[in-house]
Amino acid sequence: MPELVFFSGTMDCGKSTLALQIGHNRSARGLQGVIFTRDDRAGQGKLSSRLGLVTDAVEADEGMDVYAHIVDRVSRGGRVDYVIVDEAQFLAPVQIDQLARVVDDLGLDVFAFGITTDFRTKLFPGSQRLIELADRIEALQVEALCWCGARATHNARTVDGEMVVEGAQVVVGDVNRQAGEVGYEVLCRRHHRRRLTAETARAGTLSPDVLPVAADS
Ligand SMILES: Nc1ncnc2c1ncn2[C@@H]1O[C@H](COP(=O)(O)OP(=O)(O)O)[C@@H](O)[C@H]1O
Ligand SMILES: Cc1cn([C@H]2C[C@H](O)[C@@H](COP(=O)(O)O)O2)c(=O)[nH]c1=O
Repeated sequence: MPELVFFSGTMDCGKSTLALQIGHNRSARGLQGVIFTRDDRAGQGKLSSRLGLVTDAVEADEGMDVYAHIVDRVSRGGRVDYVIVDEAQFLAPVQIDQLARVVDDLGLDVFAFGITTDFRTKLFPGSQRLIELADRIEALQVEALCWCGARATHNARTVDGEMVVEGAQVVVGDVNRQAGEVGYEVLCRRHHRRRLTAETARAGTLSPDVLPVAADS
């Protein structure tokens, strides 16, 4: 049975890498897929992984009917055996409904990859719809780690290493950003709740407040 599968995890846990691997293994066996993405860091119409691999993709712009795109391709004589969607959190809920229709009406597997929650721990609308509609939700096996060593479960947005909690839901960016740039850091829930990033934890341990006080001072 064809399925709508949602592979989810924090930023930097290997989602795009897995998307590329699934596509590679299928194309190695002669299958042809459509790869959609939205706002990849590498630019429009790209699916990129931090391991350095990148492939061309169809940019699923706002308002694009992804079901109609596939029907159109097939009706022009193109072959489509499966569908991959990266950065699926950025798709509109209606586009996720269209992906479910691709599975049910066209009989194609759809593999969607994305983060579930934003820097404020709120679901992205596209991810919420995927959780509501997916046949299966898969957590990635390679877990990203918080600076404390615990499994990272949440995405923090940072400026100069400090966690920020105000701003637009969508700001395309990466982990390990330069000073002054908006960046991201994955954290365990405990440290996300306390807004304790690697930088602020490091500064805390160096702070005079926590240095041992001499007995005679
Ligand atoms: N130099 C490296 N050597 C080995 N693995 C790496 C290297 N750089 C990145 N990675 C792996 O790539 C993962 C990020 O992959 P990516 O597909 O870009 O993540 P996502 O799409 O989930 O944000 C990291 O968690 C790490 O496991
Ligand atoms: C938490 C969060 C992330 N984003 C952006 C930042 C990146 O461009 C993507 C996630 O990409 P990845 O391949 O999973 O690393 O999402 C955002 O716009 N808003 C957020 O709150």
